[in-house]
Amino acid sequence: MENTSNMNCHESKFTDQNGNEQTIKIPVVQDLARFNNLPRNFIHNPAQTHPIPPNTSFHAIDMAKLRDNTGRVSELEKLARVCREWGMFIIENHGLDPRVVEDVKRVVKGFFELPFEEKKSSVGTYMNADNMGYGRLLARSADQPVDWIDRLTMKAAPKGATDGLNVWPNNPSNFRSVIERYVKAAREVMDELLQALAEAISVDRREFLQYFDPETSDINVRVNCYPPCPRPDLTMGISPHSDISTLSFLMQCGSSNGLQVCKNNQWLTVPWPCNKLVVNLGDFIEIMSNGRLKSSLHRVVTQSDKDRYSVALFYNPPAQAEIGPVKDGESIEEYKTVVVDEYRKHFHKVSPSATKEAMMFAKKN
Ligand SMILES: O=C(O)CCC(=O)C(=O)O
Ligand SMILES: [Fe+2]
Repeated sequence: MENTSNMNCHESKFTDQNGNEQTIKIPVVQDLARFNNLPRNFIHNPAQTHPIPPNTSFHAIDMAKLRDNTGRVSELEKLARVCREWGMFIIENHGLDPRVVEDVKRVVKGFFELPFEEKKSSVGTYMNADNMGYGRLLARSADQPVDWIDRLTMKAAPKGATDGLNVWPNNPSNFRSVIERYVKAAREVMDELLQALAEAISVDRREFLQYFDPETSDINVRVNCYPPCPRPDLTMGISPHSDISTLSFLMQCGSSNGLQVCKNNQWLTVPWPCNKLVVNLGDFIEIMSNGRLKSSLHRVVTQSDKDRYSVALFYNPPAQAEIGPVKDGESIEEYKTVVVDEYRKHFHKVSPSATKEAMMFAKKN
C-alpha cells in the first residue's frame, strides 16, 4: 500500500481471518484525480468490455402504457422479456417532475464539489450502521483491489432511521429536503413496478408489494462519485455485484457509459442516456419470484475525462422481514425463506465476488 501520510483518506473496516477488526486507510479518490495519481491498490484486472451485439435491444418501459388498460398487457410482456434478458430497464413517462430530478443532481454535485474538510466535518462515517455517511464501500480485506469511487450513503426510510447520526449534509442546505422529495416520488413508481413485475410473471399483483409498508420499509440512498481516472483500463468504479435490494432506482449525471451489465458472460455498456432513469432488479426480487426474475450482475467502469455521479435508491422490506419464494402450487421452490438483514450480513461477508455468490445463501441445494 502506498504511503498515505500526506493524502486525505477515508477509513474502511473489515474483519480479518482471525476475527479481528482491521482498519485500512484509502485515499480520497477526488484528490487522486486532481493529481492524476493511481496508487497500486486501485489496480484491478477488469474483464474486457464487449460491444452490444447487433439486434440486441435494451427497451425502455413506458409507465404510461402500464397505467393504461389498453397498453398494459403488451407492456407487461415487454417488461417480462426485458427483465429476463437484462435484469434492468430504462423507464419513461414515470411522471416524476423533471425539476425534482434536476434538483437532486444539483445538490449531489454541490456536496461533492466542497473541499474534503468541509465534507468530512458535516457528515460522519458509520461503517457499522449500514455503511452510512461519507466514505467508501465496505472493504473485505487489506489486499483486495479497491474501487475508484467516493460515496455518500443515507437512509430515507423508515422514519427515524438516521436519528442521532450525522449523515445528511447541511451544505447544500436543501440537500435533505431535495432527496426526500425525490424518494417520495420514486417510491410511488417502485410500488407500481412491484405490482407490474408480479403481473408480468403471472402471479398475484400484491405478491412482492406485500412485504412493503409505508412506515417500515427501508430505502437506502447511495450517491456514487466517480472522478476522472488516469487509467480506465486498469480500474473499476464499482466491482461486479448484484444489489442487496428488491428494486434499485438509478439516476446518473455528468456522463453516461459508466454502467455495464453482464449478459451471457460478456460485459456490455448499458445504453443509458443521462436524462433517463434506470430500474435494476436486486437479489430480493430474485428470491421472492423463485428465480423467475433475476437480479442483474453489473459493474461500473471509470472514465478518463469526466466526473460521473449516480444516485441509487435501494428499496427493501424491513430489516427483520422474512421473504420467501412465491408459491404457485406448480413450480419447485428453488429458494429458501430468508430474513432480509441476515441475507445482507452474508452478502457483505462474501462480496465483492465475480459471480452472484451471496445468492447461494438463499438457494436450496
Ligand atoms: O453508478 C451506477 O450507474 C450504478 C451504481 C451501482 O451499481 C450501485 O450503487 O450499486
Ligand atoms: Fe449496483
